[in-house]
Amino acid sequence: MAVYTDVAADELADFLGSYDIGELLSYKGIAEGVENSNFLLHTSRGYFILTLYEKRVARDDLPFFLSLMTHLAESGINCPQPVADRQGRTLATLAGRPAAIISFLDGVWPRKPSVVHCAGVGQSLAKMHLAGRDFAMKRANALSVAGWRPLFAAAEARADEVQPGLRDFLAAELDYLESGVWPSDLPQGLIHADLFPDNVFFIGDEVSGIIDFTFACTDLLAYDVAICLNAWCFEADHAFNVTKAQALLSAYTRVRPLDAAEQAALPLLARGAALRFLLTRLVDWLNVPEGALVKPKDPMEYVRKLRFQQNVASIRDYGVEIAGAVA
Ligand SMILES: Nc1ncnc2c1ncn2[C@@H]1O[C@H](COP(=O)(O)OP(=O)(O)O)[C@@H](O)[C@H]1O
Ligand SMILES: N[C@@H](CCOP(=O)(O)O)C(=O)O
Repeated sequence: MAVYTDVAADELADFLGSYDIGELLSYKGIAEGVENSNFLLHTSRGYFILTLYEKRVARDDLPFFLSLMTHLAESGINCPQPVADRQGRTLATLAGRPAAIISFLDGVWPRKPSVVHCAGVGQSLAKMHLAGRDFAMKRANALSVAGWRPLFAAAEARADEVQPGLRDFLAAELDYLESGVWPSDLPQGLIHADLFPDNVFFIGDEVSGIIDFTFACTDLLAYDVAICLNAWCFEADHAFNVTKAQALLSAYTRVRPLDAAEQAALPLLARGAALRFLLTRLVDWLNVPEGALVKPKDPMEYVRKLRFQQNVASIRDYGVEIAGAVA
């Protein structure tokens, strides 16, 4: 359960006095997520989500996330909406943390994503990329290549506790990805940057909404696709599922084609995406704050995905067919 900062009932009631969302009937910490503290609020007006922003979120970034959710909703992407207090403010402070209340989204995230789910996320991701084109705000990706070495530095001394040899494996991969191979000239725009299954809600087989814009930023659009390939297209036994990858990529490219350079870069971007999530997971695995109610995510899952992506030279190696030229 991700609750790093607890909120006392009287403190919460006092806080909610600034909002016009009805009377608090009950609240509880949410048993998912690893980044922030989230609470489900049940009030006489319905359900809401209260987020206290924690470790990786700078307060200055919050207006970007909150405006983005409004922009996407106006562009037809179903996502939570910030709830303003009586003075029109969507950003507040609670228990010493930046805090926001957002609307509750119906739907369930897929515990075992199917081919249909993969097609759904591919299509939604592409629609989100198109919807992001006229979002005026920009935010650099703090967790792109330049952000990986500080994560490595925070974890390297204890990395071998997780698996012998992991430190050297990470060091070599980081050296490679920092050596000038990372592309900079691919199409850029608004990316979600964390579109894992637990951030995509479905009702039946249809995507009902996208949540969690904590890592959203301006970066390579194809990098978002690569993150999804890693997050959606591997099985519990660690095997890469070609059918799921095909479904995800076909659905994406039907809405937003990937150009030849993006297609050629996809394996490298997936390699970087694997390292990025491996590093954050490793840091979190080694540093669970005392008293926090959180289940850290397994870094080893991403060691395996990284090893797989290291052996992919071209998208042909995935066994998928994508419309358009393949470099
Ligand atoms: N707007 C929402 N509507 C419904 N449930 C939500 C909403 N936002 C978050 N949740 C629930 O809270 C969990 C954690 O939220 P998430 O934003 O992924 O966490 P974190 O802030 O740690 O990244 C989600 O898996 C979901 O169950
Ligand atoms: N998706 C990340 C963890 C952060 O996302 P959250 O939505 O679970 O808070 C991972 O799997 O490493």
